[in-house]
Amino acid sequence: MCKDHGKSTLADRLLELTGTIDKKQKGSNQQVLDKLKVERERGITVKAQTASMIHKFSGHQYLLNLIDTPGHVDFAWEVSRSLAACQGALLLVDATQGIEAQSISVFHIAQERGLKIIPVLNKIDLPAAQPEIITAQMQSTFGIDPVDCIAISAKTGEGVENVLQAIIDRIPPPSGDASAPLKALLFDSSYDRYRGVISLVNIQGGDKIASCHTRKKYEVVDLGIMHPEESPTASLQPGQVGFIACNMKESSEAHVGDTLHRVGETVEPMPGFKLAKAMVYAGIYPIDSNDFPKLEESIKRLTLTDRSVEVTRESSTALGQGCRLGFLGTLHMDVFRQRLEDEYDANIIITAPTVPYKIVYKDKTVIVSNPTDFPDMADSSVRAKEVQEPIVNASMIAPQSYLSDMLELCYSHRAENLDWKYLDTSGTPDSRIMLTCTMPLTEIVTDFFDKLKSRSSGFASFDYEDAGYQPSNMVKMMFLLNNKPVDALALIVHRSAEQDVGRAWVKKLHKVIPRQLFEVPIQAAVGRRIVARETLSALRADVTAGLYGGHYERKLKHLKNQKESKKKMKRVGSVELPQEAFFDILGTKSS
Ligand SMILES: Nc1nc2c(ncn2[C@@H]2O[C@H](COP(=O)(O)OP(=O)(O)OP(=O)(O)O)[C@@H](O)[C@H]2O)c(=O)[nH]1
Repeated sequence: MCKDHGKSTLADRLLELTGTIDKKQKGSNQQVLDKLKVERERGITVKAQTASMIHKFSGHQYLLNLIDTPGHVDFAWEVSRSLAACQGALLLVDATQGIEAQSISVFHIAQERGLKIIPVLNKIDLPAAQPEIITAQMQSTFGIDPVDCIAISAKTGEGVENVLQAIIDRIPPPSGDASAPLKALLFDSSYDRYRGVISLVNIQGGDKIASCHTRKKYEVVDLGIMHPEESPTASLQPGQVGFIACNMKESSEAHVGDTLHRVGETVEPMPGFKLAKAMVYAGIYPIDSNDFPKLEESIKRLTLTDRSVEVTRESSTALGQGCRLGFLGTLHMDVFRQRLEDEYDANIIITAPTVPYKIVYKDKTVIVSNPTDFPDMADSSVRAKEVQEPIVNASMIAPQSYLSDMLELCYSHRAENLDWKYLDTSGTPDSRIMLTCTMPLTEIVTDFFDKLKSRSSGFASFDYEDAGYQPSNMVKMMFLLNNKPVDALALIVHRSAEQDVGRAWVKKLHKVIPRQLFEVPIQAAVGRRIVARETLSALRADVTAGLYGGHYERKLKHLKNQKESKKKMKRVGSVELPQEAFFDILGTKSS
């Protein structure tokens, strides 16, 4: 259930063992169910993937449905959706790492949904594996009986047979009545150029279907199971997970959590899902303003495969027409950016991520997710009473030897209500502790996760959940280039950090903005106060001036380089800005 614990590797082994895929056909380090380029490149699962397996065991044939889910906290929504289509879950824990912060939250979701949980200890082939200690951790944290834990190596295949056996023995078959009215829970959808929307459904009852949500009617043209690619079948039986293509033209018609039923029959809709809630917003603009229609179309298509992204149009004085996108977290944002570039060849600028703030006025409260709309609280004509910022309940798990470092890090990120406890009682420096606190979401959105990882030598795991809003002293910071404010560079920062943030960003802008033909003052301002300043000195225009006349090829190369780098620049007023000036995505990447 946690990142890198080996879910996709185990999924592959199960697909092989059941003969769903051929071992020889598969590249050794490519996971079958991680289909997106970004997933293969980064070794992470972003989208839950579904496959059906047919397993013959003691004279019986079993149809097993496997859903491989992402492990990163940003994709918790994807996981909770998938769990709704299951009867059981494998709680996979890395025997060298132990329980991670996210195992705990996913365990609770699975338990609340009444799923049968099978605890699996993975990576026992590694010398650093500590199966006894980790089993004890699982017992004290989840109340799991050690005899129920299955020790495996997804890599070598050791013990994986036992997992299949446990799935058959311990997970009840789905309860469904073939004679009951048809009900299908729509839990994911994708778009096919020729067949329109393909919906992934879980059949929960009994040609023509209708949606409880939109009341629209459709004709089923294609249906089947994922084995692991689409494999047509004559029908889908109760309890089965499969796909249907019907004449659904727009992805917006496929509502995740909707119940599909037979035309003419009335059914009680199944309980849906919590809506995905955007935690982080950023503006996305084309480098070349003429590309906006193409960019908007690409974003629209990409959101067909990722329904958790919120999209609205926005425009900026500096950058022109663009879109404001809401994401589940910064990794989600980074993955979306990479997919836009990989799959749609988009050339974009992405602004710094902002969490949604509440601005409380005397008669109303508005949510602001774009720094440009954030009022200047020092301006007496602004009638805002207070600003509230989103906070989260955060939990971290790491070996106890890192406790003081972690506490210090939390305090420096405005954490409150700090508390910690041991997860096991081995009493060694390796004993895991779980630290919990409340923290402003904006502190996490920047570089908290990276710092936590580096301070704990990569051992700490991190999870958080929404904990509402609290009043906070936030201010808008503007950046001025050549004395002109650039709206797309604005940030919202805590007043106590304005000096530090102002100085750091002004320095960074000084570093990344190429020198221009004239001197450029770079300033950070809060209201009318300038809190930091650097000056970019002027540059001579002709980059070839220093080269000998005879070196024609070298001259050409220089001119070409200059042109290439221009392509990735955005002219704002009289100054050319590279993407890093807006938001250096690598600086906040979490993994
Ligand atoms: N030695 C060893 N390595 C393993 C085992 N299982 C998985 N790995 C390795 O651990 C890494 C992570 O495995 P994945 O299967 O991608 O992990 P995951 O849980 O699907 O990760 P996310 O998709 O990011 O949530 C890969 O490098 C695997 O080769 C195992 O049993 N033993």
